[in-house]
Amino acid sequence: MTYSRKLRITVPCSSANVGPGFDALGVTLSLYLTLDISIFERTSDKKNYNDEVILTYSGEGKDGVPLSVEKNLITKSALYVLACNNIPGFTAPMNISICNPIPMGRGLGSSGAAVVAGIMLGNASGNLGLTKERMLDYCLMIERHPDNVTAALMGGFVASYLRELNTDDTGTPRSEELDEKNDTINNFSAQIVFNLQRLAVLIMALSQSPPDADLICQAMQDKVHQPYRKQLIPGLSEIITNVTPTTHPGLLGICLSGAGPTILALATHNFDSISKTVIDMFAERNIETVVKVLDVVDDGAQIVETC
Ligand SMILES: Nc1ncnc2c1ncn2[C@@H]1O[C@H](COP(=O)(O)OP(=O)(O)OP(=O)(O)O)[C@@H](O)[C@H]1O
Ligand SMILES: N[C@@H](CCO)C(=O)O
Repeated sequence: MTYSRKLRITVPCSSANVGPGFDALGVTLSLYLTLDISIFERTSDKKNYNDEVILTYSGEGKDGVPLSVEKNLITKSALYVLACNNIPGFTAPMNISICNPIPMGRGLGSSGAAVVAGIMLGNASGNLGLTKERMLDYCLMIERHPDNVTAALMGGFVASYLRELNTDDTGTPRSEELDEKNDTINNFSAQIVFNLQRLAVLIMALSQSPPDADLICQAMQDKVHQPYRKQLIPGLSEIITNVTPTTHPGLLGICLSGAGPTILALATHNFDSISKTVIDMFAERNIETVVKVLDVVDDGAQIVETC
């Protein structure tokens, strides 16, 4: 078979929430899912070439990730965007070599990166000509948390929200039920307000240069999801309370990365000292840690023709 096109798709990992921005804020980080795609000439006029799309996979999750095109999250996402555009499957035979260094289920957005890679694959192989903004719509219809996919596709620190899919309010409590649940709602409202205020400040503070570490650290506090997840990460509260820009110059703030158990420490310098303190605090609780020092990157996913 002869190649008609060769493509490379790279998609960065990401850290969602960044403290108070539950399901709203994400940051793009420099660890990349890579797809090397060789597209071959069509040999016949088949309805689709799904049975001639060969996946190979290396890296994180290699023993568990399905390699059939209908089951693998990357190719399933590609088939979804093709179907939405009236194309009933892959339009040519291809080899897709996937290299994934992003740990799975660890809060670094592996599934978001896979979805973004799949939508870009569908867009490129089906010649759909979608903009990144339109590709994001498709990603969001697959991964309903917008934070990871938006960061992975767009790059940088990104804020995002989901539009309502419809205005059907079935299931919304009636006003008398609201009264019965008043206490819960008031408590929850206080937590929401706490987060909203910090989120607004955080977005502003992250755009300042040089960064105000104390302001960022304060603004990264959360009451909406971390308190409910701290049992899963022994030592998290102590680390957030005790490892601060005052104790560790260069540190901007610490929070859970996504749903955890990874924790994100934003810092401008002093990486070794910050990570050593955190490693030691986890070691006191008999928890082994893996440290990754990653850059915040401005560019999101890219696709290039390689021949
Ligand atoms: N490169 C990939 N190829 C195929 N499937 C993948 C790939 N990366 C992730 N997945 C799928 O996504 C699942 C992990 O998604 P999950 O939401 O649990 O974790 P995460 O995305 O790594 O974490 P978080 O969303 O908290 O940052 C894997 O079990 C696998 O099914
Ligand atoms: N915002 C999401 C990210 C993980 O998908 C969460 O915290 O669960």
